[in-house]
Amino acid sequence: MKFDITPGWLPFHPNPSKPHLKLPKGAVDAHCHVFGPGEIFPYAPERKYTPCDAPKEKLFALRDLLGFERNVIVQATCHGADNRALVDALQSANGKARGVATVRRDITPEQLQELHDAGVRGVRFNFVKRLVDAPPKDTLMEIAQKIAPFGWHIVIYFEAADLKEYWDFFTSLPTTVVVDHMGRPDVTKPVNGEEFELFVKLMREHTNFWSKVSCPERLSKTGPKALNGEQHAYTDVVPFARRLVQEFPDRVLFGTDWPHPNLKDHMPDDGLLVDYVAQIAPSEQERQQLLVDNPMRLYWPEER
Ligand SMILES: O=C(O)/C=C(\CC(=O)C(=O)O)C(=O)O
Repeated sequence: MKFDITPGWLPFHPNPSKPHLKLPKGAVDAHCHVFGPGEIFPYAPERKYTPCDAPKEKLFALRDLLGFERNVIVQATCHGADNRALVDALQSANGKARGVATVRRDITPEQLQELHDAGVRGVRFNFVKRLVDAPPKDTLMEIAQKIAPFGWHIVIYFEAADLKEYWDFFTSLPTTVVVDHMGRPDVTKPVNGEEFELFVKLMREHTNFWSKVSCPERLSKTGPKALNGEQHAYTDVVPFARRLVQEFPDRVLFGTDWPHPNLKDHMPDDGLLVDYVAQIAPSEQERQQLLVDNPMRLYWPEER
């Protein structure tokens, strides 16, 4: 099937640079996606955007260029609860990828087992209104109860302004919970202001919560952008990520977010995005935890 890409869509960077930062051995890109190809794995009818195809081969080539050894591939809303592109990528990765799926409440234990065998280790609940009409909480709780026996975790994606509203629901989830992109703070507000303090409180009081310190390119307002060799990109986001890395060194993850869906004003050079990690995790010890020890504990515990 042919799909018309959303007007104004920015395709992923055509030739990212090799990072200056040498990643630790065994580094995991813990947040990235595969899209399509739409002709083989059609986009979901209920999607709110149609991306350009971003197939597994491109993702694996990028992994090797950037110096990662493994990927965690996260189901994005443009594929809805059809996890075929994700599963296909996992099955092609020689054990070097794990996945986070989207499932519906009627999923059976047998279907969950199939996803598990393919490498899925979590489900994603998305609450970002421009991306999805979030299912009711009782539906999500039913899914949470179904996946818990598999030892999976739940990835949640929401905007900072909505954390108060969802607090009770989030904190009642029965598994490890991983928050995408630091709960999307408004980085024009102070890092120790009311909004981000609430997120830090969530992490501090609920030790089953983890955070991805990813997506500066999405959160940044003043940059500079990860383009043209910039070694100090997205300095306005650094204090937020740095704070989480310092306060919760064993519960943070980083991912490239390739192929960066729905960016509006620029497409980062992924090599420079990797170099950004040196700003938020300046020591080797911090990078070892962020890029290797933490994701391995969550996604490949049998190898530790
Ligand atoms: O890639 C991301 O993590 C963020 C996205 C897309 C997404 O999550 C989805 O479609 O499910 C966004 O903010 O548009």
